[in-house]
Amino acid sequence: MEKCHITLNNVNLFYPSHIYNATTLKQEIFAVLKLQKKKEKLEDVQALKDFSLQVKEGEKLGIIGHNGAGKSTLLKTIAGIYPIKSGERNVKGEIRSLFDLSLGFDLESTGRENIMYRGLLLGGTPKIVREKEQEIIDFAELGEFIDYPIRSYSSGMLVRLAFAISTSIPGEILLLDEVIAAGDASFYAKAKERMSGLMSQAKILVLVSHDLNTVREVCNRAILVRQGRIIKDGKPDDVIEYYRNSL
Ligand SMILES: Nc1ncnc2c1ncn2[C@@H]1O[C@H](COP(=O)(O)OP(=O)(O)OP(=O)(O)O)[C@@H](O)[C@H]1O
Repeated sequence: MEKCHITLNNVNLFYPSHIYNATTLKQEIFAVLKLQKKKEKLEDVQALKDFSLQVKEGEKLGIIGHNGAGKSTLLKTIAGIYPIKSGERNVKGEIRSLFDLSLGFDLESTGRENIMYRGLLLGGTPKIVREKEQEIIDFAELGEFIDYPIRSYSSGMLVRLAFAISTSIPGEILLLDEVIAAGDASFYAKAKERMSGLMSQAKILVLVSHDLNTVREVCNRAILVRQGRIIKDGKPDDVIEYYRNSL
């Protein structure tokens, strides 16, 4: 059987500027009346430039770099969320993304219904999701609120539910963005423990983090990204030292 891998070859990814270039009626009128300068046209943002990366089974890859370097974009590209303009993306293995945790939640539906929707989206069958349901409710500590529409949840309750669902179905490739700020201190400790379990089970881990110590502890490979390109690839200690020296 083919092993899990992530392959990106010469990937170019742009954020289109037309969203920001649109002018409102108010801006048009103000420009005509010369009360405001006409808006300058913004260029598309190229977030990944001829980006090539291979990640093999057994690798735990840390992605480090400055704000705006392209780290989150890279993670979302691996997840297949963003369409690439050119190049090749080839991923073998079941992906579990632990970012945008509440993506796909329906606010009018109850917690219990959302467990089913999200569970199916994560690749579970109705039977598997039903089997996991109680464990998810217990982990999220939602009690009777599980049968209330999630519109009535506090932000912490929502994060706990999202985290409990997203981590209930294991995946072969685990994509993580930063530390997950999940609920209060006691929940955070529980969440951290669950994360460690998931990370050790995953066949491939890709972790974006500003916490260099976490990268050093968890990863066996690191890349430093700057302006949409890899500028250093190697052992976490070496890449972190290079990054620190370049600050
Ligand atoms: N939705 C978007 N629309 C337009 N440009 C974007 C969008 N998201 C990111 N960008 C741009 O793409 C580039 C890479 O952003 P990205 O979020 O991948 O960086 P990052 O390394 O994850 O940053 P941070 O450490 O601050 O989270 C930046 O120039 C950013 O301004």
